[in-house]
Amino acid sequence: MQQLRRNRRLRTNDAIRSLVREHVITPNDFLVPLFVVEGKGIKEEIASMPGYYRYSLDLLVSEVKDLWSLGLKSVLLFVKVPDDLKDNKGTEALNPDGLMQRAIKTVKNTAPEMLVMTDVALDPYSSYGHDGIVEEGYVVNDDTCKVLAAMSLSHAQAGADFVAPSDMMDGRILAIRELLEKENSKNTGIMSYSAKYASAFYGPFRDALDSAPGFGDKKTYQMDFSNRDEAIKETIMDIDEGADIVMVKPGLCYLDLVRDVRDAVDVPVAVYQVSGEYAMLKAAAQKGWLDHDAVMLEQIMAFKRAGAHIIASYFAKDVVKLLS
Ligand SMILES: NCC(=O)CCC(=O)O
Ligand SMILES: [Mg+2]
Repeated sequence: MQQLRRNRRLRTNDAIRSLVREHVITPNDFLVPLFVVEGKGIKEEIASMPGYYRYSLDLLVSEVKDLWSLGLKSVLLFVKVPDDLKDNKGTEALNPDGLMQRAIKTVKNTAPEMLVMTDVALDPYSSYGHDGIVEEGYVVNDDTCKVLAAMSLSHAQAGADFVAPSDMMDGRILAIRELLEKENSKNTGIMSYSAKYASAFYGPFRDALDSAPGFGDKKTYQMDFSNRDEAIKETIMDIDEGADIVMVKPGLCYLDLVRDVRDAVDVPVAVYQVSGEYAMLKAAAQKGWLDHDAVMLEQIMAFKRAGAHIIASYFAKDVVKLLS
């Protein structure tokens, strides 16, 4: 039989490949995680995340300006809390003049149109390094949700556009949504880490914030990585409780879930390419074993192809610079 269809005709040169390309990466795809510390004049590299830094508020200003000038319009804030301010209940998280609350204002004062999302969980504030209140070695659910709701309100009042609860307590989205509605923060959105797995890929992040669990692990609240259907259940429950955006985390090893969730829901889907994923590529590239930029773009495209609307990534700036 004579061959009538030849797929390679659509790959002949760059122009035709560009014309038929199904997905493109733009600055609008990205949510940029930012790590903030107390102090002045601090821009310190995170040992296990080469090329990624913690900023004191004064230097956060220039980083935010830089992001804005690159067309990166959304940030996700994390704070590194001094040890002497940590306790079991995350009391410091509610301080209206705490580091997170000041960081929100700093970003808004620097780039008023920048979308500010904030991490909501107790681990950076917890003397146990857990995402909730610990009682008899167990992270208790309902009392933790109350603190998470109060913390979310505090972020909203400081000017956050979205809160991003990353703790995986049951019912926290409802607790947060109800309090925000009641306290006149109806337009503050919630991006829920709805399918967050207990993952060893978070290692470098815990170095960045000095937030590793002081005992045990997070398997009683984060999901078991053997499970797939459960991601849909978790995600739909969060949407029913009021989540505006849902998330799958980590990223690359969980692309099946990104596609499952994308097909199952009608809200935007985010994916988080986590610290361990970043560290792996940086390390391999430093060794000369992988082409950093090429692999980076291939990975980011994989998230888009899998169906993510939003990509939280430590590579955001690198990608946008490379494409511009
Ligand atoms: N809530 C944030 C994390 O748990 C970790 C993120 C990372 O490893 O990049
Ligand atoms: Mg849940």
